[in-house]
Amino acid sequence: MILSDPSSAASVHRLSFTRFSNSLVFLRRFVGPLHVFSHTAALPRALSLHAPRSSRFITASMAAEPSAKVIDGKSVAKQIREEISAEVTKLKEAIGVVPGLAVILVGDRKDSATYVRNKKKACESVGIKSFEVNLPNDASEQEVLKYISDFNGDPSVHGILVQLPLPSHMNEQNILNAVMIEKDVDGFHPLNIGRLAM
Ligand SMILES: Nc1nc2c(c(=O)[nH]1)N[C@@H](CN(C=O)c1ccc(C(=O)N[C@@H](CCC(=O)O)C(=O)O)cc1)CN2
Repeated sequence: MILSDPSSAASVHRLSFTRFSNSLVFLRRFVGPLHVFSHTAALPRALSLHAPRSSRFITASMAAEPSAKVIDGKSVAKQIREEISAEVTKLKEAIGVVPGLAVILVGDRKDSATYVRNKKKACESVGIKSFEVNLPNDASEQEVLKYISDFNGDPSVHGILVQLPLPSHMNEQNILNAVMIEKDVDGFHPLNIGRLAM
């Protein structure tokens, strides 16, 4: 995601959109404690004695860890929310830009509506502006593409998210390809998927 100061072409600030979108996903996904287990006790002896240097390193570092660690997801989510909130405030103060996320929802699936509502709430809680478009199930692909094109050209929109699944008469790939790669918060554009794989 690139955020630029409209009053100064020279000052361009970058906010990692991957971090931004991952953080929103994080906020959604951390609904309870997550248990992470390491398996130090189960490691074969050969691994630490005869394995290559990299494997021995893993064995040594795991040995120093407790055998189980409980991650408090709610507290991690709170911390991420606070960090994003602070970044948003800094951005506003430094260049007067408020990050904006546009969400397009097609159809009336209850689960999708809930996810979109939660995304909006997550944005509000950290000071990100959200724009929402709700289209009926029988909307055309062209209509969706038109909204994407408008959001692509709207400087107050820095991220675009098309809630999936789309109705079966739409070509999902065409629609995901239409989102500008710089505004593709989900990272579903083939170029962004490729970047992630590199
Ligand atoms: N544009 C997008 N559409 C969809 C996405 C997406 O990431 N971007 N993902 C899903 C729907 N979704 C969010 O929109 C979503 C689905 C599931 C979860 C999740 O946290 N699942 C947990 C279980 C949580 C629970 O049981 O309450 C899990 O997998 O462990 C988060 C987000 C499809 N559409």
